[in-house]
Parts: sequence; structure tokens; C-alpha cells
Amino acid sequence: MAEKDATASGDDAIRVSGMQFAYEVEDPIFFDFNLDLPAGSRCLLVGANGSGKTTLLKILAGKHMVGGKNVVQVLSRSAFHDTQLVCSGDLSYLGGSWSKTVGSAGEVPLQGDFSAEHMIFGVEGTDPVRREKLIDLLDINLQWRMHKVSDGQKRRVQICMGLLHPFKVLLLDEVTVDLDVVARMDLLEFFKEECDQRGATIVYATHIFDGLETWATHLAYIQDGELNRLSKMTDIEELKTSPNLLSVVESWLRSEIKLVKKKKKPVAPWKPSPFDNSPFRSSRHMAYYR
Ligand SMILES: Nc1ncnc2c1ncn2[C@@H]1O[C@H](COP(=O)(O)OP(=O)(O)OP(=O)(O)O)[C@@H](O)[C@H]1O
Repeated sequence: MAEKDATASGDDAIRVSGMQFAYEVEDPIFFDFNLDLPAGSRCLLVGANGSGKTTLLKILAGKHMVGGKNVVQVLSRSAFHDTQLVCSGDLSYLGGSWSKTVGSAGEVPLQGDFSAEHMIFGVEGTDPVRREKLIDLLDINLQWRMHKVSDGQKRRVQICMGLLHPFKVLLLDEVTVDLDVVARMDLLEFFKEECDQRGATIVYATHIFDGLETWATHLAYIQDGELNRLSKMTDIEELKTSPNLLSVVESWLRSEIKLVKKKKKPVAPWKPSPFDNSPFRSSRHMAYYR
């Protein structure tokens, strides 16, 4: 059970109550999941691979419909049902690679020959001063051809576009991973200003903890779809005795692995499944699509 954050209140920017979610009915990821984050917070979302961080961020971004209108609330509005949240730019999600889903081929990277200028200036209704600031901060060359630039350069343009509107809630899924250290540190400083000056709220899922000890205000640790811990950074006792956040999170994840190994049960005998005759069950023929 998560340690409850004492700051949780009526002005929470994010409020999740009793959420259940499953990609596959028989194997739910979240069951009775709760999360409250106050406005103005910068929350790190940590957890092992597959613990549910991306899924949670996508749910908060309104990309998955979950339960009724009160279950997942962002800025006191339903993340999924209130499409104005995203359309107005109040809620912004930055994650994954730049791609689009194409039928059976899955996620296909965007490959058109567009300039960075075309992409950035194509976002309507933005403040030119903010746009210039972001282009400068991310050191973007407007003449870059998007199909010829590096992953990090592509990522800079993607981040710039996602930040053009002054968001109230920003969800970040490992987007700084391709950035060099200068771009990453400058961007983190920009995010800090956005929270301190405008009261924006950020949830940032990452496995890279460098420089985040003093950047974050809160930390949420997800373990296998459960909120193991939600606390202010200043309340994390282990941080007072450990050299850095990396070693604290490492020790949590190592204890998690030990626990899983202990709990591991023998594999259940094979049982027939109703999907055995389905044309959609996995088969050697599916290898064609890889
Ligand atoms: N589209 C999907 N269909 C079915 N299961 C999925 C799908 N996406 C994710 N999962 C499963 O949901 C669980 C949580 O995945 P998720 O991507 O949210 O984890 P994560 O914490 O973001 O992991 P990572 O640190 O590796 O990015 C995993 O067990 C994963 O296999």
C-alpha cells in the first residue's frame, strides 16, 4: 500500500481513484489504483520495466478510456472524456517515438521530407516569444530536414512542438533519453521554471536519475501496477543516507526482484484456452509481420 502524500487536497492537478485497467481481461495491470498530485508538483515516476509507467501516463493523457468520468481526473476534468483538455493544450503528453499506427504493420516511423521550421511553425495559435525561447533552448536549426536528422535532433523538434502551448499538466515518458547532457539539463531547468512560475504540474517517467534529486518535488514508485510509494522527495528517508537517487531506486528494485523470486510458483499445467482456434492467436505465420 502506498504511503499517502500529506499534501493531497481538493486542488490536486491529477486525481486517480479506484482505477482498474487491463490490456487483456484475465491479466489486469491496475486494480484499485489511486494517485493524487498537487498542482505545481514535479513528480518522478519510477519502477521496473513493465511495471506500468507508460500505461499510467497514457491513461492520464486520455489515450485509454478507463472506468467512469470520475476515475481519472486531470485538472478536475475527465482525462478521456473531456477532449478540450488536450485540444486546448492544457494537457500535453510527450512520449514514444515519432510514429503513426498503420494497420497490421504497427508503428511506422514518420518519414516525410519536412523542415523543422515547417513542423514547428505549423502548430497554430502559439506565442512567438515562447516559440523563439524553445527553439533557442533546444538549439534547433529550422533548416533541418526531418528525414535526415539524428534521433536526438528529431527529439528536440518533437519536444519543442509539445511545449509550444503553455501546458498546465505535462506528462513525459522518457523523452530526454536521446538528448545530450546540455540539452537535458537546460530542458529540466525550463520545466522547473514552468512549475514554479505558472503552477504547472509534471509527471516524468524515467530510468535516468542524474540531477533529479533536487529537481523533483515528489516521487511515485510503481511496482507491478501498484503504487508502492508516493511521497515528497524531502520525506524519503533513504535519500538522507544514500549518495543519490539512483542508489535508492536501485535498492528498491533489487528487493522487488528478490521478492518475485521467492514468490515464484511452479508453472501451472497447460489448460485449453477459448482462443486456441482463433485466427488472431500467435502463430509462426505472424513472424511475417516482424
Ligand atoms: N499494447 C499492449 N498490449 C498488451 N499488453 C501491454 C501493452 N502495452 C503494455 N503492455 C503490458 O503492460 C505492462 C506494463 O507495460 P508498460 O509499458 O506500461 O510498462 P513500463 O513501466 O512503462 O515499462 P518500461 O520501463 O519498460 O518502459 C507490461 O507487462 C506490458 O507487457
